[in-house]
Amino acid sequence: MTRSIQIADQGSVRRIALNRPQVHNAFDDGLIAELTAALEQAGKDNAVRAVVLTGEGASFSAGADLNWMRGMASASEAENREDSLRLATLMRTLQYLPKPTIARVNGAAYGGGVGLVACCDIAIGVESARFGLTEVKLGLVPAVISPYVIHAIGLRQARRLFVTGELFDAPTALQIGLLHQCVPAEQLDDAVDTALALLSKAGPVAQAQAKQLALRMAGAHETHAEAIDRENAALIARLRVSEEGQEGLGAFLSKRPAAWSTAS
Ligand SMILES: C/C(=C\C(=O)SCCNC(=O)CCNC(=O)[C@H](O)C(C)(C)COP(=O)(O)OP(=O)(O)OC[C@H]1O[C@@H](n2cnc3c(N)ncnc32)[C@H](O)[C@@H]1OP(=O)(O)O)CC(=O)O
Repeated sequence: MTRSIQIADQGSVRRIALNRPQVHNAFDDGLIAELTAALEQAGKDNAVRAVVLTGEGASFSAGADLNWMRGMASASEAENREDSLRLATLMRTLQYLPKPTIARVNGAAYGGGVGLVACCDIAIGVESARFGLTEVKLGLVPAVISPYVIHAIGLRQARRLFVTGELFDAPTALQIGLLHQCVPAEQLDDAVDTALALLSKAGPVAQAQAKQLALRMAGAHETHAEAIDRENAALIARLRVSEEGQEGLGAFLSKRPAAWSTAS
């Protein structure tokens, strides 16, 4: 069976690649489970000093798998909530991993893909990458990813991007703080290696503490994150089974414009 992620160790660096290139590395329940387990394992493994997250193929990640999400509409709201909570747990695991993490953004990142980038300590992307918090165009909201994205880019930028769903390029991602560095594709691996070399000079315990400290000082306490995730999972579950959510998902999957009813 093809795994939804690929894992390779280079010395003390664990490289994890999302491996569903045929759907631009969109994540379904299988990928979410595999990636969460791989991150938890990397977090506990003393031989791992840093984690690099990337995508196979042309994209980094197109976010949640819209086919999977649409299929879940026949499930109950409670099951949709549990499903969204699993995605929230993935984001939280990545954000609070006690090891430094690098997003190697090899291509497009949309929706939950932006969430993954935001959860990493360092984000380096190719100049050609495109980004979008496109959920509203699908009749959805960037729910479980919202705390992570807002912490990365700030409320002012997030409000605009959340309500417009506007696409943006890598230089803009750099300007708003989603990326730390934006490089030509042929320089991506060198840029990641340079960041890894810097990380390798620090004490691992201090590094883990520094990361938790930064998050706590910004008000992103892990203990609060779980409660916030539950609220956001409930919100997205309601939208996933709603008429508007179903119209947005159906329109994307059948490659037609969405026909929204007037807001009531
Ligand atoms: C986390 C939360 C919510 C979300 O993440 S919602 C998802 C947000 N993501 C998107 O809006 C991205 C949707 N995809 C695109 O806009 C484009 O596909 C692309 C990534 C820009 C690539 O465009 P391109 O023209 O190069 O390729 P195709 O569109 O022809 O795609 C090829 C193939 O892949 C399928 N696909 C793409 N993205 C997804 C996806 N997210 N889920 C499922 N499938 C996807 C696409 O349908 C094509 O399939 P075919 O069968 O070949 O037609 C919620 C929270 O925060 O709570």
